[in-house]
Amino acid sequence: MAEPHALVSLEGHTLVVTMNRPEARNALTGEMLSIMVEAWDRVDSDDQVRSCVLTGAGGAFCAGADLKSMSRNAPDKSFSNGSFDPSRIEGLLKGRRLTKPLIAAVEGPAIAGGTEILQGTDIRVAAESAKFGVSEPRWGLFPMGGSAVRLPRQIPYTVAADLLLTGRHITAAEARDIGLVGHVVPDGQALARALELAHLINDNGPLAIRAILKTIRDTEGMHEEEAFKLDAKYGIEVFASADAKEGPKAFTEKRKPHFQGR
Ligand SMILES: C[C@H]([C@H](O)CC(=O)SCCNC(=O)CCNC(=O)[C@H](O)C(C)(C)COP(=O)(O)OP(=O)(O)OC[C@H]1O[C@@H](n2cnc3c(N)ncnc32)[C@H](O)[C@@H]1OP(=O)(O)O)[C@H]1CC[C@H]2[C@@H]3CCC4=CC(=O)CC[C@]4(C)[C@H]3CC[C@]12C
Repeated sequence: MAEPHALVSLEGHTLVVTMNRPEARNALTGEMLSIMVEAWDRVDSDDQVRSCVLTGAGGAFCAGADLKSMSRNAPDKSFSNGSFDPSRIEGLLKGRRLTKPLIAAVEGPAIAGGTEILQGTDIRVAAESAKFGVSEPRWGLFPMGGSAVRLPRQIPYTVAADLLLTGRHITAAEARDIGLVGHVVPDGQALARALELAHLINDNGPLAIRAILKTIRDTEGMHEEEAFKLDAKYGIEVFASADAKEGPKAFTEKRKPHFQGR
């Protein structure tokens, strides 16, 4: 039987989503994106899940859309006839962000759609020989995963323009220098490091984590004064929780806190 195009497994409180077409460097398909949407729904709805890791099978993260399949069936008709709305591509986290932290673990290439979905993640770990780039224009394509909007908001403008317009690939070290990824680790260690970070997050108060993420997301682009109003609203809700009593009590009693998410 054919392997599913993405694998989903729960490791402790972390949902691990693995893009799984290693023979094509995990190039994206409709099936892969559907499984990813189901996984994002589970992250948002399942209280057992406190964090999520996105990675790829076989030493690659993702080579973007499947260009071979696109050469047979160009997607322009599905864009223009309304059967696929490219302004919101949930699988690629375009127009959708998760309510819990998402960590990317990148080995090998993260190209085109691969670098695009990366921009929907919160913490990014790359192996030393990982490669990044938004190379759609090399093939006469538009980076429909949202990079023309999102990349200049995440890294310095001139670097974003350079990457978007040249389509060139960069190394993990360069990606860290420009702030596209936060951690660079030896090859083969990206998933382990991502899981370590996930475990640190999982040990924290789940309400605090969700409120911090919600504040980051909801205040993006807002004037500071307006932003602080939301920040205070979400913060007050956390301080009113049982978890916010348990944390300081645990500190005083010199033990680990037992958070219940309420
Ligand atoms: C529009 C978005 C999105 O913005 C568009 C894109 O992402 S375009 C993709 C551009 N990709 C690239 O430029 C990468 C090309 N690959 C490489 O440069 C290199 O292969 C590499 C650097 C990644 C790796 O190099 P290596 O030397 O390590 O390996 P190599 O020998 O080259 O490759 C090994 C084998 O893997 C095959 N391979 C590699 N990449 C691809 C690829 N991208 N496609 C297919 N096969 C690949 C390679 O050929 C080798 O195999 P051999 O057998 O040995 O030859 C779009 C993002 C998501 C899209 C939607 C997805 C779902 C949909 C399905 C539909 O049916 C309708 C459309 C749609 C909705 C679709 C619409 C567009 C998107 C939204």
